[in-house]
Amino acid sequence: AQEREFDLQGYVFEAAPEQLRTPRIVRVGLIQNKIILPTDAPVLNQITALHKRVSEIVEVAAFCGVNIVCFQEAWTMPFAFCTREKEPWTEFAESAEDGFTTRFCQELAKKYNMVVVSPILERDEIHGGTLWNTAVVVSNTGQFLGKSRKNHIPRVGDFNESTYYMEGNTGHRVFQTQFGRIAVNICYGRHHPLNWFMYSINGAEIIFNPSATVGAVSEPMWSVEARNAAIANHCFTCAINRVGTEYFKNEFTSGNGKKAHHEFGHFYGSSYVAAPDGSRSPGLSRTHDGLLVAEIDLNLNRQTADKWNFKMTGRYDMYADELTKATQNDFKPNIIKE
Ligand SMILES: NC(=O)NCCC(=O)O
Repeated sequence: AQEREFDLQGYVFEAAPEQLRTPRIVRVGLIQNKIILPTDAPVLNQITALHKRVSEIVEVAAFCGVNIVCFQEAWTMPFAFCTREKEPWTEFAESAEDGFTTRFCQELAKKYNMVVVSPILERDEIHGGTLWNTAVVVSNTGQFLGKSRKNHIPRVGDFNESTYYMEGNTGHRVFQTQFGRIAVNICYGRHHPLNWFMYSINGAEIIFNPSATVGAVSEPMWSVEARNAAIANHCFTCAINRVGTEYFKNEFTSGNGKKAHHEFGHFYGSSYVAAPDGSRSPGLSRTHDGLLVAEIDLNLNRQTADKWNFKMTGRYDMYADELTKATQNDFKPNIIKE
């Protein structure tokens, strides 16, 4: 890691021994990185440079025995959605099933016997070439296991992502892998407790949250949101954010009366893993590329659930009924007045 100029941190989350179940030990790897080339370099060169950088880090993850690795949101590109320009950014979009990047991840997965979670800008040729913000999940066998699209599109600050793609239509899929059931709640979805909850309802044991977010917008919330989700849902969560400041040739405005600018703010990294018992790892650096390896025992999920019983005490039928009413046009809030 030192030779390759990135930080490497490792942590262990233990569970109590049980009589009837053996420990279910899994190593997850979280990768955060800067973009490599300037944002006006040729598109394919930018993608290839990022593939090379990430493969150097994944090789170290393999030395560390990582079973499931997850990259940051839209990892093959600069986070250009602040610009509202279509070109050249839409050219970074690729097929989730058999694009250049998925094929690259399939090679990594096979070589290292590792599940790879690869969040990309997806172009869906079957549906008119539409774009989506999508996480591709590649099995450790190298098979394309499936894809999960970002459910909530930000409308905050310079995150002008609705210019590029729509709210996802893949629901709250969970992927059964050899190392446990995983789900992907992409970036802004972490502000929605029900989004985490629905992945958990479908059986997710580890929920990844690949993100791209900047200090001024979200840093005070970062350290608590994924952690709360792990507690509330009796599962592990993995929050990943890119690092660096990305410069764009054409100025853009933030629609707030302030001067036009070329960059969006600092992506503050700080990737971390949180456990169902409320503990969490320290975060990776705010400024450097990094790999965080966490060895987790999935038995901790049920142990914490048996202690706190959130799933058992949850009044889901009551909420479902009230929420159904609250989403109707003729809804009347349940307020008692004198
Ligand atoms: N990429 C993305 O959804 N960012 C939105 C800002 C945030 O959620 O922190």
